[in-house]
Amino acid sequence: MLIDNVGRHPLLKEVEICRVGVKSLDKPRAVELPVGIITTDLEAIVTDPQIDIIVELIGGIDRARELILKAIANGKHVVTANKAVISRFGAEIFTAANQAGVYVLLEAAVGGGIPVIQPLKQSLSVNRINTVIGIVNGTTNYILTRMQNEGASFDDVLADAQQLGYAEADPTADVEGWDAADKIAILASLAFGGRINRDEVFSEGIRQVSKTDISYADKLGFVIKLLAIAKRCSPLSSSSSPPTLSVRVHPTLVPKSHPLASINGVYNAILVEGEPLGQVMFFGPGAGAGATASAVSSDILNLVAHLKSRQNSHSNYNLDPLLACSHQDYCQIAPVSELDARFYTRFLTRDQSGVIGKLGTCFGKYGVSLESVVQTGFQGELAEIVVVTHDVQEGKFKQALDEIRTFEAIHSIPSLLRVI
Ligand SMILES: NC(=O)C1=CN([C@@H]2O[C@H](COP(=O)(O)OP(=O)(O)OC[C@H]3O[C@@H](n4cnc5c(N)ncnc54)[C@H](OP(=O)(O)O)[C@@H]3O)[C@@H](O)[C@H]2O)C=CC1
Ligand SMILES: N[C@@H](CC=O)C(=O)O
Ligand code: NA
Repeated sequence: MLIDNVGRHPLLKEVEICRVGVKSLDKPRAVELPVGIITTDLEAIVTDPQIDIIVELIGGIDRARELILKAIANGKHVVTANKAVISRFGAEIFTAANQAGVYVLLEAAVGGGIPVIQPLKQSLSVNRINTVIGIVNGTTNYILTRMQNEGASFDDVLADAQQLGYAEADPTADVEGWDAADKIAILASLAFGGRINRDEVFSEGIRQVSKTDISYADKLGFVIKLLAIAKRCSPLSSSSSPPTLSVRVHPTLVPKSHPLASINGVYNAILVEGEPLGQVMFFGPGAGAGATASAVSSDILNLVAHLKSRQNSHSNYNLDPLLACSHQDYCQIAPVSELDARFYTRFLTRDQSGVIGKLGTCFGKYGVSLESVVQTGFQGELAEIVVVTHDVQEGKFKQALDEIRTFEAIHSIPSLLRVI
């Protein structure tokens, strides 16, 4: 995009690519770069006095963090797509950037090509945000969509997602929900105006989602999506301290009529609800080379515009608060066991009389109210019972399940999913 810049914003022509740091000099590349600019010496790039902007796209955590901090210490603005580093070391990185008077921009880190970071910082920040719910991992959405539409197997589809360049170098981060947890931590921080301790973000991946559950969900009027959710839990207060939030990632049964139910394949969507705006949804390609390039280039463009406007100013300047990050305090994160949720649970039971009655009695004992109970299938000798609850405190629901597991009639509980 930077080289083939015709028809794009004219300021892109002002960008000169000084150096490109890679791991392997001999690797064939789809992009033809000016001769002599490729290097494996990343240290020399982040300390080069001629360079204004460093774009970090190497992924991983330790080396990327080290290079970003070194670039900042050398007075360079940074563009990164690295949600793993920002969600864990954002506090350190933004503090260093603010002290050095440079920006760290990260549009590609969440939602790939979807502009969502800048809108949250700027256009939406006059609203009181109550909820951010998104499908923010392209790989898992691609896998779940193909499992749903084609009955494809998990492993085959994951291999395709890797080949298409959607997955992380180690796809465990995608599949286990860690990548989505990094992203919702970043979105929550922007939406609710406080720092988020990444370790407190609950995440559950999609490995436990089976074709059987996808098919039951379908019959009950749902699709299964990996949702990343950040919600305000505490009432609004006039104090300037950030609110208490629920921030979590898990596979979720989504009613087919919900706006996120129809987001398929590598597409991502982020639904933001605020006052007085109401709901707004961002939708677009969440991963892949082109989408990521668009977001990275837009950050570069913002920095070029900033550098141009400062070109003739020799005085010190203050950072633009709508482009920089100024959060100081941490949001409180409520533990999932204290939150209310609806659950879908599949039981495999021995074919004895009165099992459904026993389940109902036990759930009743723990105050779990049931929305539906269906027994449709058999797996060999075992009967399959699917239960969907009304809202219940997660801790109480888990206590009921612990007791149910001890019943002689219960063979196993293969699935436990949340319902939005
Ligand atoms: N792929 C996607 O759709 C998206 C990715 N991201 C993020 O972008 C980042 C990069 O992802 P992606 O492009 O998929 O990853 P790739 O593995 O495809 O590319 C990584 C690049 O960094 C270079 N590199 C890696 N480690 C080093 C090192 N130690 N020294 C020098 N060069 C190094 C590699 O060099 P070489 O070419 O020689 O191997 C390669 O060019 C990650 O943080 C990812 O989370 C964000 C949004 C979407
Ligand atoms: N692996 C990520 C890439 C973009 O962030 C994904 O699948 O969404
Ligand atoms: Na984005």
